[in-house]
Amino acid sequence: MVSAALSGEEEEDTALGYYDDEDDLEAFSDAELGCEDGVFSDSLNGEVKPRILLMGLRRSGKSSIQKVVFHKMSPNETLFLESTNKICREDVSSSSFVSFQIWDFPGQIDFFDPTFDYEMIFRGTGALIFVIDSQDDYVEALSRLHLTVTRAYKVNPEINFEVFIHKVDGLSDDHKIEKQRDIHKRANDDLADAGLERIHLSIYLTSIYDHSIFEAFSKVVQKLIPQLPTLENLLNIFISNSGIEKAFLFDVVSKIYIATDSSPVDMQTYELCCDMIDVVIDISCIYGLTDGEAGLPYDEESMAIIHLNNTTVMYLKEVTKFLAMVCFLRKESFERKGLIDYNFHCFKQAIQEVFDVRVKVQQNRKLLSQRRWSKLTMTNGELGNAH
Ligand SMILES: Nc1nc2c(ncn2[C@@H]2O[C@H](COP(=O)(O)OP(=O)(O)OP(=O)(O)O)[C@@H](O)[C@H]2O)c(=O)[nH]1
Repeated sequence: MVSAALSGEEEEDTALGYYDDEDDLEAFSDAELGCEDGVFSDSLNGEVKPRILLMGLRRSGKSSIQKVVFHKMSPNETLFLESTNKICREDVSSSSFVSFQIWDFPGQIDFFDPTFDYEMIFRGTGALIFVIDSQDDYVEALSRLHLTVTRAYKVNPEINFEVFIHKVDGLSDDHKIEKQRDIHKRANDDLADAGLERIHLSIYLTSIYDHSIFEAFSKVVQKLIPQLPTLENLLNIFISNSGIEKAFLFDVVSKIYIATDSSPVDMQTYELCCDMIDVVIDISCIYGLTDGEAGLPYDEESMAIIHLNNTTVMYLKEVTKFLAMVCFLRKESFERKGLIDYNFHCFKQAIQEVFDVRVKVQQNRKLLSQRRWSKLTMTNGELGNAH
């Protein structure tokens, strides 16, 4: 049974700030891209956006991953995607905490091409996702992975290296584990042979046909959120004081979970959360929007309660305009809903405080860069006068 209080009234400024920038990069320089001190920064608004690179051989599934996770494309539609022939950059700045850029690379990128400034690209990168097609022979992919990782590490040892063994939907469970072990061993042996055993590769089994791609992306994104330990801590405090078994903080649009408490996550629980978000958004879209209204029908009144047939209750509540908390708890614990709601209110306030600190840091950065700009223009002006 779903009992949901959904409201579609949304202020104009709550329209999702997703994908506000999608352009192809043909030629770029540090100045054009605002690359500074190893992080991407939009020099005028002072926001620092980590960069996530999607790399791998042709047809390994890079563009499909991006389209399915961030554009709600259905997996079957990816069959008609054309091969990427330029680097495609996209801004994902949905929530207060989730804000990054994704760069989708064409499969055939050549590191030895002098026009490809890979040093500049790797310098501003937070995570490099290397996609390997598990349904294909992966010998070439492994040598390309090795080349990419060693080059990137030399330029920026801070990059998180994430390997997606992709398209595992076509493999049996045994086969999946076997492939994962083999790829893990070979990739690490290659690194050890090159004396680079300190490079850590995180390996995930993924497919766009199930939730595995969202889960893997969640883990990649979480590593780029500096506030993660604080968020985890807050969730731990919240669940232990409310009799809740598990709580997730979700980015509603992408269904990436940006934090959870410290108990282990199982795939089934994660899938249920994704389904619940889909139900809430779908019902809100149908019944929550007034005629002609556009945007995501999700606001401070959005909440849903689902009673499962195994005495578990799922409880969803809005945290910020882009984030939702999804909790699992026993039916008995849900009897103290008042207490849960009060604790949730405190949790929400704490999240707001964390967010305010982030905003302050960004404002200071903005001020600093504006000062730098005005100094620079003044100096240029003085120089111009002197001539
Ligand atoms: N079975 C299966 N097929 C997939 C999966 N992900 C992508 N594909 C298919 O793989 C093919 C290639 O996908 P693309 O996303 O175009 O690959 P790409 O890596 O971006 O290719 P280039 O742009 O040429 O570098 C498409 O037909 C997709 O439908 C998956 O998880 N499982």
